[in-house]
Amino acid sequence: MSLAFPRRLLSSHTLSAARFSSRTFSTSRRALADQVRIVEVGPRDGLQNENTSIPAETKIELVRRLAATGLDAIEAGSFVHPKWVPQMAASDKVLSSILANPPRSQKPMTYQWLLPNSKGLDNYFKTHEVSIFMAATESFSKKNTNCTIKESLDRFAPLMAESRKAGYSVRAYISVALGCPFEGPDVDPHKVAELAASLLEMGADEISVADTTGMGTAPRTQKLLQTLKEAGVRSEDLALHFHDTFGQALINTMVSLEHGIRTFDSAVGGLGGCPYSPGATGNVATEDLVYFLHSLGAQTGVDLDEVSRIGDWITAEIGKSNSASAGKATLARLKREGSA
Ligand SMILES: CC(C)(COP(=O)([O-])OP(=O)([O-])OC[C@H]1O[C@@H](n2cnc3c(N)ncnc32)[C@H](O)[C@@H]1OP(=O)([O-])[O-])[C@@H](O)C(=O)NCCC(=O)NCCSC(=O)C[C@@](C)(O)CC(=O)[O-]
Repeated sequence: MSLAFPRRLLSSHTLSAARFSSRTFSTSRRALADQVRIVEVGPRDGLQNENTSIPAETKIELVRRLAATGLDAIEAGSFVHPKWVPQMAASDKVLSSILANPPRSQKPMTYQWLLPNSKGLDNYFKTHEVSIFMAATESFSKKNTNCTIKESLDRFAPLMAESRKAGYSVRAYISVALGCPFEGPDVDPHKVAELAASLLEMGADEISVADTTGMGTAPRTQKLLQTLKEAGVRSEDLALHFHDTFGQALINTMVSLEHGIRTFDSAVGGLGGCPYSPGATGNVATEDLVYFLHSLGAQTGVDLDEVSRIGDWITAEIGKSNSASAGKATLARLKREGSA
């Protein structure tokens, strides 16, 4: 596919949204009639960093509402040590509720669960997807999972084998791929590519390349994706996971679309942050991502009005401000129309 995203801008460190021309936009719109898949990570990545305890019922209700919006993949919780991430301690309740009473959805749903090792694997049943996670830097790996990168790969080998034997798909995150809170923005793209290739070789079905800190810029996203391609990692094996800490998530999404990426992670209301990435703010908001993708002519199947209502509801419920610009604008429209 060829989006007319000017390459000379991508190689420039002065790239700014203001330099998109209307010609670029209209050509993009013509070119991008594809289906783009959104993985909603709000119930896990979005909530894991909240200090106040969120009742399991609220998490369950969030998953149920999201499932009815046209999404087909929701990361619903994680099975990690509660001492490390207390907010995810009720993930077993969320899982039980989904299994006992599957949420109403427009499409067959995949629920994803984050696992750091084989310990939580017993919690699974088919139709669910296992997400493993590792880091592109040693410092983040130590802080997040108390092991080196090599130890992390060693841990995942049996987990991956077991998951595959049991018939679960495996998604693998590579965190801090575009900047590390401890080592800075210059994370080696070759390291990310090497890890992606190893994880795919081990049997991962999809690699979610995560800009945990939101430090990613368009030129560095471009370089990373080019490096992954040169290492033989196909765009269809990748998802991109942007945090919007520096407001670059959508421009980095554009760069990724140009590279043929068709799966993106986001969190309703722009919820999020990582407990081991000080200062990192939310994931790119699902509402903003959906609005952006639809504006390019892409199809997501996601109902923008519905996710905007959910973003408003969940942020109020947990006492946070709603950081989804498109969500707030959509709600204002819905209020004017009397259907908010
Ligand atoms: C990996 C460990 C467990 C190692 O933690 P450890 O302390 O090195 O583990 P251990 O193997 O020495 O075991 C210590 C205790 O933990 C227990 N244990 C062992 N495994 C589990 C488990 N799965 N669930 C529950 N408990 C577990 C184990 O049974 C034992 O219990 P004890 O005998 O002391 O009672 C710990 O570091 C941990 O839980 N880390 C999770 C950190 C986390 O969840 N971080 C946030 C994820 S977000 C992220 O990474 C980024 C991402 C994915 O969102 C994308 C992005 O970058 O944006």
